[in-house]
Amino acid sequence: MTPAPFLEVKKASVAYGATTVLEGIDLAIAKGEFVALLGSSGCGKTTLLRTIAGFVKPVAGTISVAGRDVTRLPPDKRGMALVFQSYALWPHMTVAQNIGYGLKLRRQPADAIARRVAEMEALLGLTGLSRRKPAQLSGGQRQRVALGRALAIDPEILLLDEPLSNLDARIRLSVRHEIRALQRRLGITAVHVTHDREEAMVMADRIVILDGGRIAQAGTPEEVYNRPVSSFVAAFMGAENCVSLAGRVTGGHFAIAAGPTNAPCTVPLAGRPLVDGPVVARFRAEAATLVPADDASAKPEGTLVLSGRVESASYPGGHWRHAVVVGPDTVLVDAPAAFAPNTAVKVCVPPQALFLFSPAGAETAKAGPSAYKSNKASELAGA
Ligand SMILES: Nc1ncnc2c1ncn2[C@@H]1O[C@H](COP(=O)(O)OP(=O)(O)OP(=O)(O)O)[C@@H](O)[C@H]1O
Repeated sequence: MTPAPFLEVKKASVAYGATTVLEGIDLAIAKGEFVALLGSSGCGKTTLLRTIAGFVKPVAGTISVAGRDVTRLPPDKRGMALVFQSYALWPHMTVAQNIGYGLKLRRQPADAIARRVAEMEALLGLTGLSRRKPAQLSGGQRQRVALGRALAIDPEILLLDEPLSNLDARIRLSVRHEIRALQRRLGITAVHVTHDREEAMVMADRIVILDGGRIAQAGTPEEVYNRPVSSFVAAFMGAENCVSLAGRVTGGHFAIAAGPTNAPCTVPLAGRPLVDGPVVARFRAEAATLVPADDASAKPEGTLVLSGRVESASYPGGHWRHAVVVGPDTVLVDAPAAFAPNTAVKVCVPPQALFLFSPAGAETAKAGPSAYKSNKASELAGA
């Protein structure tokens, strides 16, 4: 059974002046859930977070917490705390004063503030740094102070706006882990904005991918990675190789027709809303294999075999990455050993790693509006 939503955004639209930046956002988040808002620059992630926080008012729709409509409430009455990318610490205040800042604003007695600050310092590994100013801290320590200040007020909901993007790569990995462990331990509901796919994948229970102010897909990391509902989501989740094919639906399968650079093959439809005609095929560099063009070994059933020529090879570590020209397209394919430039090769993509999409609108135009139901996304077995 799906848990009752704790934080709910219903049909929210947001505009800056005449420009609509979020449209019809529906998002239900369970208590204790960690949700990542993922998307490219300018897609509206921060705007959605700030709308939830109450700094931006939606032109339509509502925000509610535990069934209570908070759309008209000011930010400090929503039981939420926001942590920014820039930390936004007061430079003239000590660590302890920064952490206690929200409590002081709420006119808590000094001894209660001191107790809570000490608790937060212990929780975040900041004990001993109480009297330092932000300038005397590392980036990771500053971010922990910002987190301590947010958590000190005991919020029900923690909103994180790219809190790790100013940290260097190594520290980012450990703070990522710390934030997630802390969130689990405190059972706090969290919404985390990021444009880093891997960060969203490893931290979140659920990922919400935004595209141009709309939700492109929401699902567990495994769902959005293995069962993207659109070419956009597939590309965003790393299936950047893209070739054009054509085929037709036959029973429970999609029969890909022979083309100038591909042999025919038949892949399970597995609930995919495909229709007869052209399709966009996407796959990841690491999901395909590369063999010499004269390789005659049998491939697993449903494998898409593309003919191409190696353009270049590079070594990013662990494997060789090849740029392979396939007709008008160039795809990237990994292999354990390097193929020399100009080698004629076959690119083999197993059916479970091949994401196929009919052009937008084709399914409704050809098969009627009921042909595609979003819940079918969960049935893209094997895709
Ligand atoms: N205060 C504002 N006034 C006008 N337009 C704004 C304002 N804030 C953001 N925008 C615009 O709204 C759109 C969404 O911005 P937003 O900051 O939500 O995107 P984002 O996905 O968080 O991007 P980034 O990853 O670059 O931070 C952008 O086109 C941006 O230029």
